[in-house]
Amino acid sequence: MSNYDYDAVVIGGGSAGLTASGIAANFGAKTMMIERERLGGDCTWSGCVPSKALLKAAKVAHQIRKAGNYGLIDSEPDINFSKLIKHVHEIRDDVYREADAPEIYEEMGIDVVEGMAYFTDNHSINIELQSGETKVVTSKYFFICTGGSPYIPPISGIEEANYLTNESLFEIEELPRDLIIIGAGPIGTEMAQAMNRLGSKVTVIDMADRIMVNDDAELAEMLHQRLKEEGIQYVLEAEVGSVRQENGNIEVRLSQSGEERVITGTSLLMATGRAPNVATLNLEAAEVSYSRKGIEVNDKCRTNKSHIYACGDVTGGYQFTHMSEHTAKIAVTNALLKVPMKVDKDHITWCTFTDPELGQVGATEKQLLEKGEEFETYRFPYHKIDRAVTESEGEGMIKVHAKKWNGKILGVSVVGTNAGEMISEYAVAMKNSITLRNLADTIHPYPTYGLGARRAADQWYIKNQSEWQVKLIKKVFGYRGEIPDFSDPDRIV
Ligand SMILES: Cc1cc2nc3c(=O)[nH]c(=O)nc-3n(C[C@H](O)[C@H](O)[C@H](O)COP(=O)(O)OP(=O)(O)OC[C@H]3O[C@@H](n4cnc5c(N)ncnc54)[C@H](O)[C@@H]3O)c2cc1C
Ligand SMILES: NC(=O)c1ccc[n+]([C@@H]2O[C@H](COP(=O)([O-])OP(=O)(O)OC[C@H]3O[C@@H](n4cnc5c(N)ncnc54)[C@H](O)[C@@H]3O)[C@@H](O)[C@H]2O)c1
Repeated sequence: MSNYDYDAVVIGGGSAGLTASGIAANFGAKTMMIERERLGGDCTWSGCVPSKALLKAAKVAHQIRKAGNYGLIDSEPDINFSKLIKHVHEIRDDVYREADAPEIYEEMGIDVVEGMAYFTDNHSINIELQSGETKVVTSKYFFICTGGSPYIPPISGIEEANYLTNESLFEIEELPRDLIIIGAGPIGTEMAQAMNRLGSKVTVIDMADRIMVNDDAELAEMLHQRLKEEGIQYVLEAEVGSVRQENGNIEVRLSQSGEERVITGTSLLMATGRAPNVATLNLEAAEVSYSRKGIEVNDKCRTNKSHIYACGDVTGGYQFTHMSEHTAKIAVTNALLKVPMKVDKDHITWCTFTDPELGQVGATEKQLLEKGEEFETYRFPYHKIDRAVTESEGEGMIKVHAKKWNGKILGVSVVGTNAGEMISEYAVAMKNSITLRNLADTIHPYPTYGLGARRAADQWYIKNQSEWQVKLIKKVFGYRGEIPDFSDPDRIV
């Protein structure tokens, strides 16, 4: 029997903390979860949920404007922004009630505490309760799930400017007229499209030479072109020098290809990455190692202290809700069951929920080339997927990287409608060693976007077919047809 108050104490009640607590309690561990604000964390309150609700409204507005694409009449949507924000808040509340509310976790036997936790030694924490009191708690294991906050680069004048981040964007009542976004990563790109479609004039600035730098360059460029066509202005390879706010206007001074430029707007959204929430934890008292990027963990999510684990955004790395859940499962299973599970680095997935969506599973083409891996790329365009054609969503591309000889899938990138769902099929396939041959032989319902995955897999068969094989078949069976033209390596059948 342990002398500690708890078997497992989870600090932070976002995606990682909720998962870690639920699994720990399910394993029979006496568990406490501590949250300083509201259970649900970034995902529910200032991340995935509000951003996806806003993107959906923006997509509907766009479709109304472009109704002619579907045989209807184009018209201008009537947008009441403060009503829309209220709707976004209602959706957040729904998600909170259904998945995050304390009662759900208390029913599982978890002690849920509202307060700010920090270490006093490596088995003890203090919790500053809302009442002002301090509670002392000891535990055999700790799971640090404190997430991250917006990272604001040290740009001259930024601290005096009234800029927005993901923490304030979903609380504004009025649509920004001219929105400047610094950062063309997932947050900057999703929010640029949402706000532009809702009526803001949007300019996106990034120091990189392209948008969505972690995604496939060709597919990210397809998305970039689409966003430009929709009216979003991009200023790339820009070195931001200073920000100044005056009389309700924001000025961003930057240099681009040696030329000084000033971009003006009415609001500024900073989407320049994330910083780990470590400052309040007093990690020194627990002697837990961390860096600027986050708490250092091994592939079992263990810190340098064998009984202290960290999961989710606080560890840096892949900052997605599903990765927070995955790493929480790895941490708790290792700690409480001693089952040596590792983070599944070969099958990381993500999707940016722009229209079209941009998704990834496993290795990108660039990563495979850097590794010197031998592979073939099998492509299939959306305009050959009948479902996409019937829905006027024919812009898109599937790129599957696989071994030529056995069809083993190494990575998949998709840009197009429902890319996130397509990626999920590939994730199951890759995780379970399902090859392109298996996918091509699997009956997919017609007409679905998923059928595009089968047709992309068909390309593996086709690319493995050669002239001599057809000649042999013709000879053996006495067939009289023509030999297909194999001269074009990119032919799609
Ligand atoms: C705009 C936006 C859109 C996003 N969209 C997506 C998406 O579509 N899909 C996707 O997969 N991911 C998305 N993400 C990323 C996703 O939201 C995060 O990866 C995920 O929420 C991280 O979960 P977490 O539990 O690690 O951290 P968090 O959700 O940040 O939770 C950490 C919790 O710990 C609490 N805490 C911190 N310090 C203490 C302390 N000392 N004591 C007690 N409590 C403490 C915090 O209050 C917080 O509630 C998005 C992020 C943003 C910003
Ligand atoms: N759909 C999704 O899954 C989704 C959506 C939104 C956010 N997220 C998560 O949230 C995390 C944070 O997103 P993000 O977009 O803020 O971060 P990011 O790190 O992915 O992108 C930040 C961008 O800002 C640019 N930048 C940084 N400093 C700059 C400067 N001083 N001047 C000009 N440009 C600068 C970078 O070049 C980069 O392109 C992501 O890593 C992602 O994991 C996920």
